[in-house]
Amino acid sequence: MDDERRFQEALRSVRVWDTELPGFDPADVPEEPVALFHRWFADAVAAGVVEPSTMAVATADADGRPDVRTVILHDVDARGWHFASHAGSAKGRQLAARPEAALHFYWAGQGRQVRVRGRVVTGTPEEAYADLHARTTGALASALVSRQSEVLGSLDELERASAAAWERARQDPEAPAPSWTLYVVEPAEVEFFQGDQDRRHVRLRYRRPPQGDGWMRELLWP
Ligand SMILES: Cc1cc2nc3c(=O)[nH]c(=O)nc-3n(C[C@H](O)[C@H](O)[C@H](O)COP(=O)(O)O)c2cc1C
Repeated sequence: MDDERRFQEALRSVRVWDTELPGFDPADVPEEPVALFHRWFADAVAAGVVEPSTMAVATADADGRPDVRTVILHDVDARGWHFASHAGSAKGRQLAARPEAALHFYWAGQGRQVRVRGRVVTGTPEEAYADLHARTTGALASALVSRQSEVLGSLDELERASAAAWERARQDPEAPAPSWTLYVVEPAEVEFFQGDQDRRHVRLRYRRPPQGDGWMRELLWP
């Protein structure tokens, strides 16, 4: 069997939604999406979903070409969904030019997907500092290696820079990482998708109304 056939067989052997999944009653939801996200996140943690705080962040470059990568969710509050990264990275430069993003979570064991779209605002340097220094030594060491998305000459170069950053993070836990930036996605739309074995997936979208405050809720065809 050639490699491509083996790949196709492996692909077809994989099943999606072929397990018992939680129910979702869209009539029994809070009026705004943050509370529902908190509820679903607690469910994901309780169900043992692996790394439920990882999410995809999609941005667009100056030519409108999409880009996407995984980052760690740092908070979700009334302002929105928080994550952190280097201002000089590809995403940082894209967000500086075009401060809009889409976020994506998929919690496989539960057949749940959450999508968020909105404007991105940058936290203050003090907020970024506090956020970083509430995290692990590894997070600080990683933030201190500040050349994210630049071309790397060799793995030796990374080894040296990383060792120096770990050393500094251990010696000086208060060390600043000036390019490390907190981003907050202010939600304009948030969609909750509950997968279903019979493919009667339930999709509930919260949307800011064109005028006024609050949220509209609407079901979407799967
Ligand atoms: C599980 C996981 C978590 C990650 N978390 C972050 C993060 O919180 N912040 C970050 O800047 N990059 C994080 N990364 C690395 C990004 O995916 C990406 O490689 C990096 O940010 C450069 O992206 P860019 O070139 O689009 O700016 C993470 C990667 C993975 C796989």
